[in-house]
Amino acid sequence: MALNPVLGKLVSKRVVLASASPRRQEILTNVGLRFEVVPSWFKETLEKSSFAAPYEYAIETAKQKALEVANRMHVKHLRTPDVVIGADTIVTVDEQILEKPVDKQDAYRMLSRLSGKEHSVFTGVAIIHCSSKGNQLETEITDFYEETKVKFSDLSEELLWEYIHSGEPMDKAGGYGIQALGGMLVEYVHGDFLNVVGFPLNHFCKKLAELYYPPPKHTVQHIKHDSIPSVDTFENVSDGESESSNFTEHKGANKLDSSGMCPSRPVYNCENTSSVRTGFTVPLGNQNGVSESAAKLPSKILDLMDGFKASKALFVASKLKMFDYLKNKGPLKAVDVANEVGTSVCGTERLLDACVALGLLEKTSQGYSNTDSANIYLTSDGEYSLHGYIIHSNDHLWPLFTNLESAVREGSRQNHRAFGRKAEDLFKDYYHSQEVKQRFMAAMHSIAHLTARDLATAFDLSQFKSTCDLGGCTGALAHELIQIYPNMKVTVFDLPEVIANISYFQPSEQCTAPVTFVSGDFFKDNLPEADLYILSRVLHDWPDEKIHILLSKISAVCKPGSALLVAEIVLDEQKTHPPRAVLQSLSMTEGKQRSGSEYKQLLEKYGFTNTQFKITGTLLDAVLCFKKNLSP
Ligand SMILES: Cc1cn([C@@H]2O[C@H](COP(=O)(O)OP(=O)(O)OP(=O)(O)O)[C@@H](O)[C@H]2O)c(=O)[nH]c1=O
Repeated sequence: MALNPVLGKLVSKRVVLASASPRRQEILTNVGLRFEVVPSWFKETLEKSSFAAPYEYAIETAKQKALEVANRMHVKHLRTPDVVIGADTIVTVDEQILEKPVDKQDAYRMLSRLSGKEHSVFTGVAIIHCSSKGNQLETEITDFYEETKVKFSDLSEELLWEYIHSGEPMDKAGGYGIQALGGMLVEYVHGDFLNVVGFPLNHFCKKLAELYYPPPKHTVQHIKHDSIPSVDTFENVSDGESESSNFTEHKGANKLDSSGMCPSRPVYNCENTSSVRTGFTVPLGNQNGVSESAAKLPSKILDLMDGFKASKALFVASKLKMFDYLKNKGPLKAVDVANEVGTSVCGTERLLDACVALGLLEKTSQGYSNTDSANIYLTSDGEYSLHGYIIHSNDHLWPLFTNLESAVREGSRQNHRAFGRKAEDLFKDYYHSQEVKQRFMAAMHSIAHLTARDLATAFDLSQFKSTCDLGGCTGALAHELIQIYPNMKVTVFDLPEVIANISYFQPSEQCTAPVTFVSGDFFKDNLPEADLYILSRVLHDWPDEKIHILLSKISAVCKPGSALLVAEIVLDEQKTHPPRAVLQSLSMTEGKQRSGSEYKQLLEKYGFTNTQFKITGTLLDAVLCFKKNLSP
């Protein structure tokens, strides 16, 4: 596969994405790139009128974002990243540059401008190779941009406001997200779709191919541009390819001043540079002196072979709360961490180094410190802490998966082997042990909090005045719904043991109407009245008989026109993707993962029609269906 050699060049490098955009992170993660995320602090305030063309503005902003991060990391950690990637997406219409709306009125202004017209989306990208000479940061900058044309249908006022109230426009250039609800506004797209979403992946890979596989000069044939058929793939990375017409590049060593800004703006060359097409083969050995055969290693298989070691290193560092100590007291030397945690110095040092290798920590002469991602996701009080789920994975899933071979041989859950007790007995622990209960709740809360926004905005739910989240646990999704739909009344219905323990998980600032918590058993008790019921991560856990009881009850209380929102990972029709869901099945619970058509069929059986899917590609997908009107 030709992609591997291109991205494989980055495997051994410390790559940093200087962007807070979750879309960019996802696009790059999806192709297997390993990187750290360090959002840029560069304020997008360059004077637009000083740029001859909008793409120059996007490129310059992308570059300043990346340079700011490169400089900050260099100064702060005395450990310089190898490659920093920055990007900036803008929308242009009627010679105006639109960035992210500042408020709903601004979003309205932007979207009404785009209504019924074609506009351009430009993403400027900067790839900065960094090195440290003495104490100075040296950079080599490659930048380019991509343009995609998008046409919107005529948007009615009502549609426009409905869309704005969905909350989707606010963090997106031009006030829309083509990958989600905003896709409904679009009549056509000419060009790279991912460029609109925030990152021109195809052009990026071509650029890497150019950088890492430059054609040897003696084999390059210079051919006049208009005689070359356009090359749309980077299949043969050894091919020097035609420059795309919108490529501008500025390469050269730049020294940064203390503000992290480049002393002078580059000269942009907007003309097509000479295009080359060659027939040479990949030379052995490259600039880094690494043999080309390394690129041919089955890196995916090697990663899988080592995957369990990486998981366990993460689990143990989390269990020992190393990320918490480092957040509060870092940078710390291994000996200090060992003293804090009560572990051996040599073992601690090895674990900390492993975490650095995995990109979870940073190591400088002052000691170890958390990456930004570790602060957000791995500390127990991080904004989107996954600590609870990691501990659950270590304490509960790991022992189960250790017995996978027996599970496959016997086709059954392995609780007796893993924990010395049957699943039913373990479930009883849940009622009796405060620790087990809280660990499980923390795990559920981690995932619910992380996915809440995507779920709450997967569909426009503003038509529903009252919502009941069945098995909604700590109320993480409920709180997000109230934020996005301030007029919605939200009730969480869960077992009394759960409701008794929710206080720890409530947000500190309650700026909107409170969520109502009602205790009960959704298999036995009456369900609260609502226009919208939610079942998030419930159905995959239960056997068909239990699902029958639950869906029959929901169907009975749902009035025609009311709806049910199911949040699960939806399998493809072959039931082999996404891997996360397929792997989850291996824990052999009595429930199962389902494909889209299986969910549709199941829901129809209980009177729910008009089923709509939102495949988010993230942790949870959303399925919305409506209770059928009674026949006249
Ligand atoms: C048109 C469009 C844009 N976006 C998002 O708009 C943000 C642009 O803003 P930015 O300033 O380039 O990036 P940012 O989000 O502020 O992040 P950062 O790189 O840290 O400045 C990026 O998120 C993009 O995905 C979508 O998700 N979908 C779309 O259809």
